Amino acid sequence: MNMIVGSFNKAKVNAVKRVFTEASVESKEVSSQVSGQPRSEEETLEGAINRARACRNDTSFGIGLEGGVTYLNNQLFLCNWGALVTPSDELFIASGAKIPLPEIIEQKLVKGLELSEIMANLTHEEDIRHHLGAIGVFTNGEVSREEMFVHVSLLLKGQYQSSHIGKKN
Ligand SMILES: O=P(O)(O)OP(=O)(O)OP(=O)(O)OC[C@H]1O[C@@H](n2cnc3c(O)ncnc32)[C@H](O)[C@@H]1O
Ligand SMILES: [Mg+2]
Repeated sequence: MNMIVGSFNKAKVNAVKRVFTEASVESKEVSSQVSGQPRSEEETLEGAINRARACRNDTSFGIGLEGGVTYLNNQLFLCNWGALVTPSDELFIASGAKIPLPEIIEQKLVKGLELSEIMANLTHEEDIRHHLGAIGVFTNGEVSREEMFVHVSLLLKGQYQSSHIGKKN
């Protein structure tokens, strides 16, 4: 089984490697074809699907993981989506954990900054998006960005593995 992840982000690639242990996992720089900072669930999901589709080929599964922000009841949340596309072009999707973001983050996002820049400034750690991420910072390290993407990857793998259920043979 070959897996191609549409990112060189360490949190994403490590998560895929931890879940698809029997697969060869490689990275590819692809365009998400959405904005650098997706601002809705729909846009975040679209980015994940676009990345997965851009990676998939006749012999490899494509996987796309995308982070974004979205409003729910006037509160800004961190949101995440993942997509898996099989060599025969079947699509599986799953969303990740969502937590509310502090108002100070919202104010900076509204000004046009990307969450990665805001988190790097806040923590003085340039590559925070590659490990703890915003979700790790705002959960006291209980759930890192990698851990959250592990969960998304498990949801994708599990759906693929049980996809025969309910289908005619
Ligand atoms: O190289 P890629 O795969 O694009 O990795 P990325 O870190 O840019 O991740 P995304 O494009 O999926 O995320 C969209 C933006 O939101 C930022 N972001 C999303 N979730 C984050 C998190 O948990 N911590 C820090 N930044 C995050 C991210 O750095 C981008 O600026
Ligand atoms: Mg990005």
